[in-house]
Amino acid sequence: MPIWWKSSSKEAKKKTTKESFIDALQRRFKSSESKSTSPSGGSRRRGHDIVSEKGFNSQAHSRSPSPSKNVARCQSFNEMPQAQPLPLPNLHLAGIGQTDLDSRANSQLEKGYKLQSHLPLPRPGRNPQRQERAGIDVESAIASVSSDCSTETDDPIDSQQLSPLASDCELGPRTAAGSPSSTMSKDLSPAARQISRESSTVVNLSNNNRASSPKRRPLASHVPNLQVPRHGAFMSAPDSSMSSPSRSPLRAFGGEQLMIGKPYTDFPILGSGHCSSPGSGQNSGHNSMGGDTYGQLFWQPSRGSPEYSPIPSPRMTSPGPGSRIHSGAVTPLHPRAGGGAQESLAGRPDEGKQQSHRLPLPPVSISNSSPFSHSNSATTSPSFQRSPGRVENILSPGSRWKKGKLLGSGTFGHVYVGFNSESGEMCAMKEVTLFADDSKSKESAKQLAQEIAMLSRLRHPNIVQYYGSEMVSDRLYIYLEYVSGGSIYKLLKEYGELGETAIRSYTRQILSGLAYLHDKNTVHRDIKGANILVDPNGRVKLADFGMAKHLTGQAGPLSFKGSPYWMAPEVIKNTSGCNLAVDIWSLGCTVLEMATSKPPWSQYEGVAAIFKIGNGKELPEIPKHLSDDGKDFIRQCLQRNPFQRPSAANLLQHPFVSNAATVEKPITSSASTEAPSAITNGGISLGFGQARNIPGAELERLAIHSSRVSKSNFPSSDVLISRDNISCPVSPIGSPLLQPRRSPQHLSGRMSPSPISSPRTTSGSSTPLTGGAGTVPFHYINQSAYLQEGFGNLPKPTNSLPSNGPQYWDLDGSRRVQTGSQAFQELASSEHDSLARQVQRPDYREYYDGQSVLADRVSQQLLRDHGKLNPSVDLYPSPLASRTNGA
Ligand SMILES: Nc1ncnc2c1ncn2[C@@H]1O[C@H](COP(=O)(O)OP(=O)(O)OP(=O)(O)O)[C@@H](O)[C@H]1O
Repeated sequence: MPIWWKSSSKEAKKKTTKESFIDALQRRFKSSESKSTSPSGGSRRRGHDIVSEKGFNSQAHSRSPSPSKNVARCQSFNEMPQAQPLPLPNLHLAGIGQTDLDSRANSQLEKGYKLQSHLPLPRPGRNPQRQERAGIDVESAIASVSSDCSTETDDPIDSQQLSPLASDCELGPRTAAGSPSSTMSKDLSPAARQISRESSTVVNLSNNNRASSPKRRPLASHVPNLQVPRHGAFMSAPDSSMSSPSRSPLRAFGGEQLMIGKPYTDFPILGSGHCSSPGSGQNSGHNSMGGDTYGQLFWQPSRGSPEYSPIPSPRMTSPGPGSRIHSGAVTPLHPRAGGGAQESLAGRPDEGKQQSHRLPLPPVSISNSSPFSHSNSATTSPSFQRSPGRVENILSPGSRWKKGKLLGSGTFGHVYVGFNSESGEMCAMKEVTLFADDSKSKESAKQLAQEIAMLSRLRHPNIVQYYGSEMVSDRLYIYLEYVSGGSIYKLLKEYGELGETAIRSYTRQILSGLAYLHDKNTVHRDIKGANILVDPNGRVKLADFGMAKHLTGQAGPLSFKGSPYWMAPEVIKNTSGCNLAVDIWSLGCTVLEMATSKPPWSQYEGVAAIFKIGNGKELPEIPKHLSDDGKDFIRQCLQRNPFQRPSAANLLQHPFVSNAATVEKPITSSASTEAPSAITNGGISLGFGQARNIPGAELERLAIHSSRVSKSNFPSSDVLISRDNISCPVSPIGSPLLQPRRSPQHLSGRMSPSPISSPRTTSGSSTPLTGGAGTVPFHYINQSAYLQEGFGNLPKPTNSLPSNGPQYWDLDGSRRVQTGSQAFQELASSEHDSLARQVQRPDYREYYDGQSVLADRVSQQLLRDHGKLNPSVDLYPSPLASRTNGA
């Protein structure tokens, strides 16, 4: 248990007992218990005791918390790795040695996933790989236990027994969340009650899922041509009620509520319960699987993610890294999905160690035949292993990208380093296994598609760049910019709190990314250290857009999603507000996280923290060592009234960041002037970069572009070749490289070149960036427009850039009004100018170019490979490509 965790627990114990709300809870709990006839009454009492008297430390004493009961996962930054689950009851684990574990797991992988309950537990002191595997097993086991216990009563929370596993690290939150859930739900917002209600649904889903697991078949086998909708589904991702990309891998193993692995709880809480359509302005949905909420609220030992990524759930995911509340009825990570789990079983030595980035291995010796060829086992067998203890070097989907070291695991799958042995370039490969006969998987695919669509429209130096994606057999591969430094969370965990210089720099960059995102009316909804990556040069990148949402229409009730400790009060209270402002709140929490190595309110358990954030009045303690600017910045962000929070663009003018030293090193890559390899190395016409504006209807048709790969070459594999997915995102076209240097506005997103608008872009069907001009009022874009045309075809609003002075969100969230203190106004010269300064940073521009080049190469390669496999692929010829080829 981390030191800070212990100390905070003690403090929490003292504090919580003094809290009036706790007293109220006690009274309610007692009342509830006396009235309850449920056998779980005892459980409630325990939960109550823990919440009111023991704080975090109480976790260890809690008994049998059911995943579904837990509202928060508690994981400490420092000790997550050591956290070991306690033996599960009724799982027949005794006597099972590691060998048994591995052999059994391997057997499961070979024969198909049937892991349900009799799983071996991880042993203390195991190597990282084993720990990872153990985590998975434990999750599975917990899930099973949860499923078994969760169907008997109307109150899923109370009816379930907590698993001893809960004590492995952080039972506290769970207990708190679980026991008193019914009572708490009365005190909390409708969202909380929703969670409670949904928990039963989740349980059922879990059971169903388990029951169907053995019968699952790869999605591709059921869906001849897996189509990832470009519009609609893409855009609204997280809001579908059933799906949640946020799903935690745990769910894949049958349990919907368990999350293991992230330090902080993510609540993929879903919100309001209703499924909100994309763009509806109400985020409820996304997955809302209320059950997740509780289930994800406890800390979990990371599953493999070197940084303990918030694997949490679906989006209860991130927490510390892992604490996110997601929704999700979807089980992105199917039991059979193998990825990291498989590798772990194989005993890969360096998995789980994000620190040791091993160098890319030499290309696997494979035939020159198509990578999809049967003969190429490496290609078709994701779990192919070159040799024991060696990182497998598998050709990734239809391309020359080989799957290397495991970077971590998330809700949907596993992330690996991808290496192109021909070009020597690297990327991050997210591998997600989807299965067809599972409605959840379908939803998962849909939400992933939404996330992809979201990412594909974003281009900013402070946002992880999306390169492309493809479907191979039942696996979806998503290629992303590789950010080798890991997340801020990981850095904090390994090196402790950051100095103010670093905090200022990181904050400025995060704000820059947020300003860009918000300018597109898109809210991230899960800003926290675990979702912010840092490269070796000190550049910060926003990642994990699984919960991101494009806002349309007026602001509505906020979905109960996010990571509890970073969650804005209005989200917890499920009140209407300015949706974009939730990111500002989370940013303030993240600044505190960077300054203290733990998030605000971390001394409270999940439910208590939520209660504190939602109903409390006071601000979290701000470190005295921070400068006055830093303290003021945090206060600006943590204003309970979302309409009083400055916008991201405005905060860029705050002295805390405007005066920040630029610590990130500029990139002077020669790549910035190097033409994308795809342009010069011939090959088929890739279809990117087509410079034509595609009508909405046509875009719609092209959006879902899938082609079947010859069965003879690639059995059971349907390659998803969505124009968007494959190339677009980072089409060279949109790259500054291929175009005259753009004005800062381009980079800021206001006038950014749209891949589509660009002469070479075809991707998109949509012009993600072109629509970003100015600040798009929330009501400016209607959902249909968004879904059908993407960002790019949105009418450009008139210049709505703020002038001087801080901007605050107005009550209907449709526009910003200028108000604020004189001091701040003096500091804020002009948002426009500020942003201009941001983007004019030469390093950014260089970086941007470099990324474009790499992105382009990845995209080109993907298309090229797919084109070879299936000439019939309907790819638009690229004028540039033909010209190049001709030359
Ligand atoms: N582009 C990337 N470069 C380097 N590491 C990455 C990249 N994307 C993800 N990772 C790492 O891979 C791990 C898993 O990431 P992923 O996005 O799949 O899940 P997550 O964000 O941890 O959880 P979730 O998606 O459930 O919120 C994390 O440790 C993360 O830091």
